[in-house]
Amino acid sequence: MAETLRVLVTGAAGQIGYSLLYSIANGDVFGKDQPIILHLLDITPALGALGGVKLELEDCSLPLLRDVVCTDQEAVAFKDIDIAVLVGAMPRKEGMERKDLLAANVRIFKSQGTALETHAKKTVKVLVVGNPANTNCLIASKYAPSIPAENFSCLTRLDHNRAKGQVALKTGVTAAQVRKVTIWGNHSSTQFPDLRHAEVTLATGETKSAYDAIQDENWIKNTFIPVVQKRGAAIIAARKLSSAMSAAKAICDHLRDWWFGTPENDWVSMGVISDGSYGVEKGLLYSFPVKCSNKTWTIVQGLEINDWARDLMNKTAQELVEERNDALEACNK
Ligand SMILES: NC(=O)c1ccc[n+]([C@@H]2O[C@H](COP(=O)([O-])OP(=O)(O)OC[C@H]3O[C@@H](n4cnc5c(N)ncnc54)[C@H](O)[C@@H]3O)[C@@H](O)[C@H]2O)c1
Ligand SMILES: O=C(O)C[C@H](O)C(=O)O
Repeated sequence: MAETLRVLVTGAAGQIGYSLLYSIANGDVFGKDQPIILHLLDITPALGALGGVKLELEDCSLPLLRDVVCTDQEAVAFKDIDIAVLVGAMPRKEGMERKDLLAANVRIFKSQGTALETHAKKTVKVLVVGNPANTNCLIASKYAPSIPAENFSCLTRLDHNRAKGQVALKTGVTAAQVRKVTIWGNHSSTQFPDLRHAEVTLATGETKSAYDAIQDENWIKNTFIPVVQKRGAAIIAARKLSSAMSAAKAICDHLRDWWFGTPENDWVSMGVISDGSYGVEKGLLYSFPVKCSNKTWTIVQGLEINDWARDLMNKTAQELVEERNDALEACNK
């Protein structure tokens, strides 16, 4: 058996936590021979509910789950962790953009970046989910300077899965038959869900480019892109709560692919630190198409970018620059 992994989930008493913890503890993310100790952090008023989550985890009778540490103390939560899933933050309400959460949430990620720096293993892998996810991730990384920036990522896999789902519905296949979609930029309504390099294997067994399979460029530009960009808001409008089941599934997909690698003939979208690829400002936390192997992500290179795509990629980059500047100002107050 492998050495026990210490996996931190923040905001563990919240709705994403409730959908996520079973999958991690059951071995659906890090493998069926990987013992796990869960570190669960929430704020003091939520400790009662968090205790209830612990009781339920005990009642799941999971062979890989070695311990559950519930705490409201960052020093306890971040101690010697291998993985950090930073979910705990305020969710947006109807009518808000995710960046409206910046003022409320960015200080959490400054504090948790500092806690990572002080208490976590230097090899820790960090996934930021709390919104605005890209900018919170950038701030957490900034306050943990001794942990490589490559160990930080933010969740755009939910958008990636949404894009696959929409193409599958349109072409009458399952999402497994849709490959190489890309989410560029911010986990926000400026993101660019890009099908220009995507492929679909049709019911006939034939594999076509997504554009040829869909045969409706107007649908791609005027329906597909806005639907994916605004899907989070559509869920809030319908549920009066933000996505949780699909978010938890995307977190599991993101972590599993980072850990075990992406399939040979596909890639995934992750928010990662830009190295200047595709002309995206170096140091910006931007969603790219990536392949993973040996627990390391690499940006897929060489994709053709036309003027239309370039405009959309620049627009979402510009929003990230503005968010970054606002976040740095908030952190310095
Ligand atoms: N990136 C994505 O794709 C994505 C998808 C869905 C939701 N989100 C975001 O994830 C976050 C959580 O969503 P949710 O639906 O679980 O919200 P929720 O309100 O149900 O749960 C959030 C939990 O975080 C806790 N919390 C607040 N401040 C904390 C702190 N400083 N330390 C630890 N815990 C803290 C709260 O007490 C609560 O239990 C929100 O910001 C939401 O917008 C992101
Ligand atoms: O939209 C939100 O605020 C929640 C989440 O980021 C989502 O995309 O569902």
